[in-house]
Amino acid sequence: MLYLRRRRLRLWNRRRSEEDLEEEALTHDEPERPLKRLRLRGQGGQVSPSVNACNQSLGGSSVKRPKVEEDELPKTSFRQQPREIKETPQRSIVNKGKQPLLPQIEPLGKRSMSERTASIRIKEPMAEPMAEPGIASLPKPKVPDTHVLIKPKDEPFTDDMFSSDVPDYEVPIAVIRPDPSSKVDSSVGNDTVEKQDGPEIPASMGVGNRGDDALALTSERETNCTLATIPEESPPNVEIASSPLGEEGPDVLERSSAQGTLGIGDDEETLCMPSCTTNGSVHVQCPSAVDVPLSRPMSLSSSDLMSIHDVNDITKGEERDRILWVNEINGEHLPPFKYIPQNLVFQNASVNFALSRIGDEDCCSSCLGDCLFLSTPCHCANETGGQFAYAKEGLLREEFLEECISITRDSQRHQNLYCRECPLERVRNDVCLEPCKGHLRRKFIKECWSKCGCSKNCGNRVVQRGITCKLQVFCTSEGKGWGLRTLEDLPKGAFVCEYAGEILTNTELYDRNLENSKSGKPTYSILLDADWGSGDLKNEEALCLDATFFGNVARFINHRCLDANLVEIPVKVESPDRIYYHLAFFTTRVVTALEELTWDYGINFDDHDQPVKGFCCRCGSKFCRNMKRSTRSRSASIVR
Ligand SMILES: C[S@@+](CC[C@H](N)C(=O)[O-])C[C@H]1O[C@@H](n2cnc3c(N)ncnc32)[C@H](O)[C@@H]1O
Repeated sequence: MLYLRRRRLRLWNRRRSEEDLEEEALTHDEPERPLKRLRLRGQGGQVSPSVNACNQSLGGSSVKRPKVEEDELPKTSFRQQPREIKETPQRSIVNKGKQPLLPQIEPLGKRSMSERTASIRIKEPMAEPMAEPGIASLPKPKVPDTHVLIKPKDEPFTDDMFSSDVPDYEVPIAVIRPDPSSKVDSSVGNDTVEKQDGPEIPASMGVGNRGDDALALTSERETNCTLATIPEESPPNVEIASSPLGEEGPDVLERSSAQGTLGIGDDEETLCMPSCTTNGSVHVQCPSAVDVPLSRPMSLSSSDLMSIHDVNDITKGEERDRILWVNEINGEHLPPFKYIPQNLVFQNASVNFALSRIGDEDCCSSCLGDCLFLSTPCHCANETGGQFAYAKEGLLREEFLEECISITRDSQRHQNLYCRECPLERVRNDVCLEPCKGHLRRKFIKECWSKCGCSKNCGNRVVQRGITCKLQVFCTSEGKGWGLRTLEDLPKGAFVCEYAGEILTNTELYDRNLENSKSGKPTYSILLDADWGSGDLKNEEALCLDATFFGNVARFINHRCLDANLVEIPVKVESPDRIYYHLAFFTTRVVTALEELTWDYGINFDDHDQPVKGFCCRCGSKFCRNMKRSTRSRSASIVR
């Protein structure tokens, strides 16, 4: 009995140890290897502890899992992968993440002026290989640990992940080319932190309307990413810069996001924040999306705020006051151009600024202080019939202003100058010249300048002091594209800005426009033809300004037929002749805050014989020439 019992016990023990061994073999060997392998292969560049989850969630749609990997993996490993993911508790993923994913932001304050022309781009940890020099970021804000977003960098990345067993064409997720068949997936898993019920991002917003770089970057991301919403405490984007009224600060941040304010002055840079959710999908957050619930202002120092504002300043610090841009209409960003506060010579234009060219009769070397206080106006007033164009406080004299307005609005009654060989015709056809259509004889202003004895604060120096009123570039609601408006009430006769751009010869502009005319883009060029008919001009003396690539805020001023609130006046500053001059804009009446600023381009909408296509006028004026089709020819007109 005892023997039998012992034998049974021995047999039972043997069976047990055999089973134990089997069990041990199963638990130790089986699942480990395939999962490790997956991590290496399917890294996609950044998957953190949730790497497996990332693979899973993306696997079906867009993740670029190399085929070779699937073939190599034992079948069991693939079967077990989902089980492993399901069993991974969310909390453990969060804890493993160590730090929430956040943009790293550095202040711009210490950058030089030229560096500041670069915009803020939130540094995306995953996108670091794409970082460009000169691109600054904001300081890294604190975010509570409760965030489920995971900073992908915390996954132990090692060089070998990107080498040996990963083929060369395998790149981090941030630079994987989009898979056309992939779909943005925002509904994966229940444990995700993403907001599922937010409004959809219209096609006109976000991705589709950014600068090319940003677009490329974002589409690349979307290959493997879904859109997510930044949790409450996440940092705001640069929309904090201002409200449409140009207000500033955290209050504005709250309001602007609550109102769904779209792009505000973040240049063509797009701020997208990639992240991993608990289900492992990698997300990109784009700031123009209306589903960003920015409820708490980030605490930034005043210098940080200043830096952010600088980014939104289209002048990049070139003007005394910043000029911000806003878009309350759609998600489009301001098209890129280089801001210049003063004209620049492009190539062949003959512009001679030599002081020696300014004779005694062109300046007031013996003046002191403010010329406007002289009992007898100095030489500089000769240009305007012995009276200064400016009254006190820098406003135009009423009489002079009215004359200028009249010349512009009632050009038929005013003298036209006719060239013997009009540069406009000459450039089109050397042999068979059409007669000159005429150029309006305009009133010039002559400002005191460097050779004058008066002070820099002389009242006869207005345009040369630059912009002094608060302006804003905005997206018009009438379909005119971008426009310029004032943020403060302006009195009648106030100087607003001059039209700055590249100084080109008429020939250079003609060639440029021939190329650009096919693009259907807005036109930004004007003729400096106020004196073209008074003598024979050489080719290099027939000058134009083109603000297409280099320009100032005036390039955003839209056209209005006849009753525009700005009038353009030629102003001589450095040069005594009328070949080169500044074209300055003054208000024709009181303009109230938020009114769009407009000027009459002098377009003849019936003249189709022009190098650059005209546009369908949406000025809304009851005098609109485009609607009435009345013919009108005027000089100093914007080149069409
Ligand atoms: C000097 S730009 C003005 C700024 C321009 N809106 C923009 O978005 O950059 C001139 C161009 O603006 C547009 N534009 C200006 N005034 C307009 C108007 N009254 N109606 C329609 N389009 C206008 C035309 O495309 C024109 O070629």
